[in-house]
Amino acid sequence: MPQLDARTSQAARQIETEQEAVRRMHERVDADTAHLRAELDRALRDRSDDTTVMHQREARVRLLSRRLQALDTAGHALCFGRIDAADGRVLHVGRLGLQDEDGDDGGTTPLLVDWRADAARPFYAATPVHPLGLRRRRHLTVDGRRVTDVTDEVLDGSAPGPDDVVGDGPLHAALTARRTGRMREVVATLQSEQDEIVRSPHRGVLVVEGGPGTGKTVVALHRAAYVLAAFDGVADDGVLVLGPNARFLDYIGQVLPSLGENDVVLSTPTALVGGAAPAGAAGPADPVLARVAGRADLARVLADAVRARQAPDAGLSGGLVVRVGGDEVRLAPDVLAGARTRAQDAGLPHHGGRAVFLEEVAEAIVDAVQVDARETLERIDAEVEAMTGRDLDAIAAGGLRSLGLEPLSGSDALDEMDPDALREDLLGGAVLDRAVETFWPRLEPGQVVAAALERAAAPGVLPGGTDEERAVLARAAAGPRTEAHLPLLDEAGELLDGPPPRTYGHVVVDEAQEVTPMQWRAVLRRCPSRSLTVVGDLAQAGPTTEGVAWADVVGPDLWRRAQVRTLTVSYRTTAEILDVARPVLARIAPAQPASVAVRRGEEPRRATAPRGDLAGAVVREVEAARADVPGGLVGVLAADAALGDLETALGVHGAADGGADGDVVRLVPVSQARGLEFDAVVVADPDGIVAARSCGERDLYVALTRATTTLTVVEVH
Ligand SMILES: Nc1ncnc2c1ncn2[C@@H]1O[C@H](COP(=O)(O)OP(=O)(O)OP(=O)(O)O)[C@@H](O)[C@H]1O
Repeated sequence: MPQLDARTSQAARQIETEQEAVRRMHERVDADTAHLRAELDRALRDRSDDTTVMHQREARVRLLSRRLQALDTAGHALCFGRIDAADGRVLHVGRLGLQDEDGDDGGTTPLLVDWRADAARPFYAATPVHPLGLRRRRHLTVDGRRVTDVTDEVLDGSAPGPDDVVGDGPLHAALTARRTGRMREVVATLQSEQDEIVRSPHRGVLVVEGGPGTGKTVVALHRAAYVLAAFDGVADDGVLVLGPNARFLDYIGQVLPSLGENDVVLSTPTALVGGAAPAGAAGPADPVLARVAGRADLARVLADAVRARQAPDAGLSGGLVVRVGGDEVRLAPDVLAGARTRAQDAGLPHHGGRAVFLEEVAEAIVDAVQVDARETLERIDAEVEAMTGRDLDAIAAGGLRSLGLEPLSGSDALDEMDPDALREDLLGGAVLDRAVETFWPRLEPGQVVAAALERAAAPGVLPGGTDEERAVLARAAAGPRTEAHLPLLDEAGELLDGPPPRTYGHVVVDEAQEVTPMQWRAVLRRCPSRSLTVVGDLAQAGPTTEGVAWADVVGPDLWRRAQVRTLTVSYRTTAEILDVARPVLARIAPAQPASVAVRRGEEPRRATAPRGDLAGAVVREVEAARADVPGGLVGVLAADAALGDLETALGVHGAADGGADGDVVRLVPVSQARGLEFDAVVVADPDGIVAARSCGERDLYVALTRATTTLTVVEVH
């Protein structure tokens, strides 16, 4: 095959050229690493009593550590691309930026350009139609420090020359490679529609929608890495990535570290607010409760429940009586109502407001004591004057002066009572605090949530609420804590004590179609910058968010300021697999166009199982699927209730443990399959999946779109 031989010898020459370039890059990485380690050691040894100096030192340590982390990723394909401009200029593109020091003049030239830098943009964005000044784009395949292949695309319409190694693109290789059960970064093959989203300068809310396998998750994760490098302050404030469950987080967990970003916090919406409940104390919620307790109206009901405990009119009718010294001081209801208004107007969380209320009440008591004292003195004056028929001050002055002393006036006598000391006594002591507790009590989030759920269960409080929902809410008010309680507890926590201490500079929300409005509030509470990448597919909504639109999902305020991008090309599945999913999509989201697959593959298989022996048929189909994808990963997707039998028959674990690494067969309940992918998929009992949950059709759509290579559907007849 002369053509192949020509490519091989051409490739060998080019591989050698690139190997030399890559060798120099690694030398630079090694030298930079040694230098930075020494600097970091020095910075860590620096000690000072001056806080400014120490802050500067901490900032420097952070900077050096980040750079060292980035250099540490050099082991994963340090350089993966090269662009040759029409004018002959060459740039290598890779995981990080490296500079070469040139000669004696101290100048530098780029040895490698960070993929996130503007200069690297043409590597991703150039097409034959818009070559952006490039003649050629080259992909390098590397294994550790060794360059193993190069592939070129000539972009300017010229014929490939002797130095161009044209062949199957690396995208094809990436898409057809066997899955490992862990998502890989795709920094070398990001497509231009994806790259445009990754480097969007929009700092507000960016919504990325698209069908299954269009790369929403990879785009979101690469954007997290981009934002960390490109947006000021984000690296210091941190990035939070939210995914639907632990299994999914495990699946995506390696992507950001391999891009040199180790400081990103991965969590689920439930775990994010789990701090409000003791670990493991919240069980899963029933879907009706999850849905109704996830409604944004609950925020208003919670706020009302808190306000109802802030000196309500009904509790003020008796006023307040406290003992100060030997005397009783009485505050009238209207005085307390005034204190309440000022405390509420301070706009603080409940406990902050309580402190203001306490101060207001203390002030009112000091006033009352002063008025009381003045009235007592005046009464005594009047009585003495009435008895003696003479002015008391004159008597006192005469008497005192005869002793060589100055007389005290009535108000001087009051000053002796010292209102500041009295105020301090009142605020520091337990007496007033106890008295105030009955009007404006300290509250626990759990009390607020129970009260709010009870209120929400009353007719008319939640617009459009059904009898079933009200019954579920009433049970939840008194019942054990579930995952549906957690966002409510988080909201109550904010109403009582203000926002959570840990916030982030940017938040990525994946599978966002699963996030309830109340969970959204918990997310936004942790993202004061409102800089978010929101990724999802409404057609894949779960039971708690079915039928909602993006405006409902992210809330009207955020939606108004959001930019929306749609991905249309499915990179995961073949055209044949998408065809099987198409009728289901037409039923669940008739307006949503199906994605276009980049590849063709085998026709999906259909098998039937007799009722009562689903497991036997699945075992047979799994064996066939394993033969389809030697060394690959086979996913068996089934309704949660079918898991037990299948687990026994297949001898694998399907529960929520994420499956052991190295398993070739993974049994996954459809409720946890969102976002995952496998080389071959066996969908067990599609009718059973549809019947199992209110979102059963959507679950089936998810299940049918998880395979990269082959799909088998086992129907029960
Ligand atoms: N540019 C790319 N280069 C290589 N692989 C890619 C690229 N884009 C997407 N892929 C691969 O396609 C698959 C699907 O991507 P991803 O999981 O991000 O899709 P998704 O839109 O989030 O899917 P879902 O809706 O099912 O969650 C993944 O294996 C991903 O690595």
